[in-house]
Amino acid sequence: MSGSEQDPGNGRPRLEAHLVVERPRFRLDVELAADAGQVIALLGPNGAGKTTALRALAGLTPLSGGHITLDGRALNSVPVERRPIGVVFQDYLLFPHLSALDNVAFGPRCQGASKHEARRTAGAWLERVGLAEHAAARPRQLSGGQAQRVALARALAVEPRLLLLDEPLAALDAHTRLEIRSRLRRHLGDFDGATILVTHDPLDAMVLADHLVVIENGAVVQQGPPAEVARRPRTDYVARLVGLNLYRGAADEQQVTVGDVIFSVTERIHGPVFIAFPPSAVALFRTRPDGTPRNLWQAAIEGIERHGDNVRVHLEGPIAAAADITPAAVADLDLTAGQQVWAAVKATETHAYPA
Ligand SMILES: Nc1ncnc2c1ncn2[C@@H]1O[C@H](COP(=O)(O)OP(=O)(O)OP(=O)(O)O)[C@@H](O)[C@H]1O
Repeated sequence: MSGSEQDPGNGRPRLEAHLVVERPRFRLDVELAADAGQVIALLGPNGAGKTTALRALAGLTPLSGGHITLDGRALNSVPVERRPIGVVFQDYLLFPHLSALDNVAFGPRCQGASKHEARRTAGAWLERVGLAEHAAARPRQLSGGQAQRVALARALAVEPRLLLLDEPLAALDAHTRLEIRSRLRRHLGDFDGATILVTHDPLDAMVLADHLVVIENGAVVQQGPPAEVARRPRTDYVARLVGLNLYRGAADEQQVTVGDVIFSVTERIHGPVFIAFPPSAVALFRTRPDGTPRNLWQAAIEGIERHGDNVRVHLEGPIAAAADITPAAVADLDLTAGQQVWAAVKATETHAYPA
């Protein structure tokens, strides 16, 4: 699945797109490139423009500017139904009156295959997604996970060069999601075209994608391999997504100043930086702890909520921060909203990198 290593496209990206869509109160201006076999996840908050980007790629939303090139061929002038693109919509949009088999056969039929041939192709795809025995079922007789697999088979049966997935797991319950996520990962691994996946879920993005593109307000704010994005977030949205506290500061050697708070860090770094650390690295105290004034600040508790097996404490003060502590520590410290505490973080648990 890691595209750039496989690259049967002779070094030429399969997909190169500059998507500009202008609306009265919104402008999308995003560049995307995907190699053969690569899976790109588009992540972003509500209204960022992810679906607009996907629909523009599919030809369902007209471009105000830019271009889409697939395997070196400009798509702008290719009629939508002739574009070598497979789409799985969030709610799958299966034809309710057709069997699973005929839903999958629909694409090959539109491409000119005979009824027999199209059904044979569809049968093979249903087999691949493990649904051969449900070929005759209508969509309403299928579970959510099964419907998702039919939608994927339908998208792949036209042998697309570009696969577009819009929140493909969002409609599934947590248990089904786990199973379908790993199935989807296998199918994407076998697919040699480019895949663009829109998702809200950082886990889907981390598990399924080789490359993340984060969109906010219609523009790309950060992109890179999932591990890199998770380790070095560059916006508050990405930091929240990957569960890190994130600040902009000024670095001078192994010291980073963020407003009134001074952090010692392990990196030797100068100039504008980001500094990030996980909520689990923040310790809370009722009274000022002894020792260095660095990596220490006084905060007020804004809120306390359950977070998995731990408790997440939201802090306000010179910097806003989240701290994850055990329920026992909440009881020991007798923490309540509005209360003043001291917060500390170890230098070894921070990560500073150029802004
Ligand atoms: N058909 C439309 N006509 C006019 N404006 C639209 C249309 N569809 C979306 N928008 C607006 O365009 C912007 C981008 O929306 P879009 O649906 O692409 O975002 P998104 O990132 O997919 O969000 P979500 O995660 O909520 O689906 C938003 O401001 C939205 O209100």
